[in-house]
Amino acid sequence: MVVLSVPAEVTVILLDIEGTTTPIAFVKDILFPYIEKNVKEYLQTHWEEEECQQDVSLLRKQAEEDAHLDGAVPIPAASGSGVDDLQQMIQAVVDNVCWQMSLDRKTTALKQLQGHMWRAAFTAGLMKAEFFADVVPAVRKWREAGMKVYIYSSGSVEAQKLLFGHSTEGDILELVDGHFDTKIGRKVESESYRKIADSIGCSTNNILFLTDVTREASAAEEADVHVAVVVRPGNAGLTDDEKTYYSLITSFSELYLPSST
Ligand SMILES: CSCCC(=O)C(=O)COP(=O)(O)O
Ligand SMILES: [Mg+2]
Repeated sequence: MVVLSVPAEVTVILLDIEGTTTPIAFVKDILFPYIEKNVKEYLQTHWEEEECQQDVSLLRKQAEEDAHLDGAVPIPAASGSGVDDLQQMIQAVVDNVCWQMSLDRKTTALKQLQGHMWRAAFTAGLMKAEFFADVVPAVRKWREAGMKVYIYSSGSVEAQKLLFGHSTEGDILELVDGHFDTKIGRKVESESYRKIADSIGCSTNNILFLTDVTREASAAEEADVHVAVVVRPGNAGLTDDEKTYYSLITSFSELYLPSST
C-alpha cells in the first residue's frame, strides 16, 4: 500500500466532498437530478417564503453578472402581480438553474438553492449520502490522534450538514469540526485558503487539503497549504504532469500520521 506521510506541522485536515469523500456518481446521478426534476414545483410551492425569495434574489444577481456569457439565462426583475407574470418568472428561474447546472457551475446562488431543496429529501429519508468506505474510519482515527477535520466544498454549508447528518454511515456530523463553502471564496483562489486558516485560527501550513481537483490543489498550495490529490473511481483523469507533481492517494487509509503510530 502507498503511504503518504502527513507533515508534522499539520494539525487540520480540510476535506473536499465530491470526488474526495463522496463518489461523483452520487452527486451527478442522485443529488443533481433531484434538483432538475423538482425545481419548478419547489419554486411554485415555496415562492412566497422569505428564504425562497432570498434564493431568487441571489440567482437574479448572479444572472446579471453572467449576462455576458454564452447561453446565459436572465431572470427579470419582479414587476407585475399577475399569474402569468409569476409563472414566467418561475420559468426563468428554472431555466437559469438548469443552465447553470448544465455547466456544473459552483455559484453560491445555485448552491444555496440546491441546499434548501435537498433539505426536504434528506430529512424525509428519501436520500442518504454516500461516503467512500475508507472515509469514516480514517476520520475517526485522525481525530483520535488530535487532528481537527474541516470540510471545504462548493456545496453550501447547509447541504454539507445534510450529507453528513443523513449518510449511509448514519449521522456522522459530529466527526466534523467545521464547514466552509464558497461564501469564504472560490475553491480555485488561494485567498480562500488564507481566510479558512484565519477562521480556524491556524497557519496555512498547518492545513492538509485533500481534493480531487488539481486547480483547487494548486490554489491551496499557493497559499502554503499542504495538498494531496485524491484519485477515486469516476473522478476526472489527471495528466502525466499532474500525476508526477502532486502527492496522490486513492484512499484516506494511505495517509500516515506520525503522531498516531
Ligand atoms: C456538499 S453538496 C453536494 C455536492 C455539490 O453540490 C458540489 O458542488 C460539490 O463540490 P465539491 O467542492 O465538494 O467538489
Ligand atoms: Mg471535489
